[in-house]
Amino acid sequence: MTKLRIAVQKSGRLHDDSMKILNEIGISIDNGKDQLKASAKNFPLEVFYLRNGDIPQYLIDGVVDAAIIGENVLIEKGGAISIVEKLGFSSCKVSIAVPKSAKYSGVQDLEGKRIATSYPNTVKQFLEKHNINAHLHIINGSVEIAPNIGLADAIVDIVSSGSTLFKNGLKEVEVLLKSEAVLAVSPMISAKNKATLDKLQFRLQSVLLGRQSKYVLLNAPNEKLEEIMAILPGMNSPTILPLAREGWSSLHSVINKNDFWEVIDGLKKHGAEGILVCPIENMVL
Ligand SMILES: Nc1ncnc2c1ncn2[C@@H]1O[C@H](COP(=O)(O)OP(=O)(O)OP(=O)(O)O)[C@@H](O)[C@H]1O
Ligand SMILES: O=P(O)(O)OC[C@H]1O[C@H](OP(=O)(O)OP(=O)(O)O)[C@H](O)[C@@H]1O
Ligand SMILES: [Mg+2]
Repeated sequence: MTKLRIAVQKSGRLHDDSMKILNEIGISIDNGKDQLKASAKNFPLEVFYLRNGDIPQYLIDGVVDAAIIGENVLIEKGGAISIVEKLGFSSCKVSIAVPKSAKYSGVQDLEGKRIATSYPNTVKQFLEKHNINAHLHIINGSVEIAPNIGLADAIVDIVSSGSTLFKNGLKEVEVLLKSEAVLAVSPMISAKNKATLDKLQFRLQSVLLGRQSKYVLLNAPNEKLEEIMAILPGMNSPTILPLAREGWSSLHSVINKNDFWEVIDGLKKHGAEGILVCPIENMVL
């Protein structure tokens, strides 16, 4: 039987969350330390542990069928790789930063300047779009140190919390792109492996939807149910069950994680009691 070949970062910021989400969709992988390839026990899948930066070429060449990879790396390397699912972790930006004391009033201030980066193609595209000529210094890591050691006037690198910029006395002045971990697919994937990928994607979607949602249970007096239902739309409509206590009901619903505290405040205001909020492992619409 042919197996779907999926690339995952060998080690680094994407590795743990990638393995976690595969585990949450019920795929268990024999992960011997230092193994570069492993098979899933209960799904037709082989995992290849690779460097993030090498993965786009493996996708283009069809060496792997799919990958969990940072969107920013796909953009940097180019090629006909499509993204089939955004995975909601490793969110970051690729930004331009300059020393805190530098005057910056717009992209024109980059004209003729030296820019250090590990993302030359992303920077070149941005500069071309704005008709700016600058000198690129391509370095592989610790990019934020470049202005302090006199190597560059500006940098382009990943920004997440902003603490690396802060520690190096830099300020973010332009956001070139926003990125998160994605499931990407090779243009060479076979029809058979595409069918397996669709199955895997379906499972991922149910986990991602579950992560965004909370299951809420509460008790409320019957005369308040309508107002409470207006706050709790649920997947379709909430489930209402009578309580042994006369004139009261138990109401069950699903809410978006982001609306959580606002919804809870509204529920309390409308007389809800005994509110329970539970995580959801999977959700299939
Ligand atoms: N500080 C951060 N916060 C959130 N996401 C990040 C951060 N830094 C990097 N990322 C995301 O995680 C991906 C992997 O980053 P990491 O630093 O582990 O690997 P790398 O050095 O780019 O790649 P390689 O595997 O080739 O060594 C990046 O491409 C980016 O999408
Ligand atoms: O805005 P922050 O939250 O500070 O994150 C940004 C930093 O994180 C990444 O570096 P990483 O720690 O992966 O080290 P690396 O340069 O060795 O890849 C990135 O290259 C930035 O330096
Ligand atoms: Mg890094």
